[in-house]
Amino acid sequence: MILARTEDVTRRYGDKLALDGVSFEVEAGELVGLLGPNGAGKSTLVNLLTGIRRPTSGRVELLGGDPRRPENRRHLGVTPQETGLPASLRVGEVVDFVSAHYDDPLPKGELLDRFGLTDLVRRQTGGLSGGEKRRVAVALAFVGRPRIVFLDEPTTGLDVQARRFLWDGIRSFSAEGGTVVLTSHYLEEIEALARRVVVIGGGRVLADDTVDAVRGLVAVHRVSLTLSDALPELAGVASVERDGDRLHVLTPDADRLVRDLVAHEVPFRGLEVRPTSLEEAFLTITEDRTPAAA
Ligand SMILES: Nc1ncnc2c1ncn2[C@@H]1O[C@H](COP(=O)(O)OP(=O)(O)OP(=O)(O)O)[C@@H](O)[C@H]1O
Repeated sequence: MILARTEDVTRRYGDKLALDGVSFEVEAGELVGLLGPNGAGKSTLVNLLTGIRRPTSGRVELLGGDPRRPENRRHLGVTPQETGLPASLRVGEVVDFVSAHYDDPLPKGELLDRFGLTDLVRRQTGGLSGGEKRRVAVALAFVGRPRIVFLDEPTTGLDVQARRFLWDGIRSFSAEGGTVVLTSHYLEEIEALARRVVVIGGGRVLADDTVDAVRGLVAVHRVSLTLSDALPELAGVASVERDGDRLHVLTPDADRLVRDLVAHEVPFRGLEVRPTSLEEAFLTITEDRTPAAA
């Protein structure tokens, strides 16, 4: 069952084309990571799907209808990129206030426990650290037992322990069948949480697959070697970076490159080959979509 979708959606801000023909679907029970550099269009996509903004063209559907209509938003939870909490209210009071908007809210104790916030219940939100505020803001998205939750960069600014608390809360929601769409700059976060990654760049969907497949899509290896001479022209070199005598070569076929280095009697030392990280895969997809010459 599809809980959210866009069909050939475009969104302009004046001359700026923030989304360019995006078609995207989220099935019930999925945990989807939206990955992309600054300005890629991730927040715009989330804002369209949660009814905060309208598309310039194309169709957006949330829980079977227009996300701007209240009845379609009843089972939606959202934490936007920037949130404000009323400074003089205590954490427990904010949870009570938000809970009052729902027919069957999660019990306060359960919510606080799930997101590691029990110790903060009597603290005024104005006195919380930035990370603590963020955790409260994310937890509030879950108060109304939503069917689908959108979290825009949920763990920005959080330390490792706070991030783990949030991850645990998101995972337990997902394990119970909840649907989550999150954007993140933390590649480890997408890897830790999501099965599916949608890579967005320049307002378009560049890849939509599993984390492994996205990595395999570019399959870039970094071959590092020490060489004072220039590197001869070799096939399958995507890029070369020189740092003094040390060369770092990105290639889709490391085995072939190493064989070619030996066949050309290149006098290298200190050879190192390592697989690409998701970050490198992501940069390769977003910055240069043309495959390296074979
Ligand atoms: N209200 C707005 N007015 C004008 N331009 C906007 C507005 N909102 C977004 N944009 C532009 O649209 C593009 C996409 O922005 P968006 O915030 O969706 O990207 P993003 O992927 O979420 O980036 P980030 O990771 O930095 O949050 C950017 O070029 C941005 O400057």
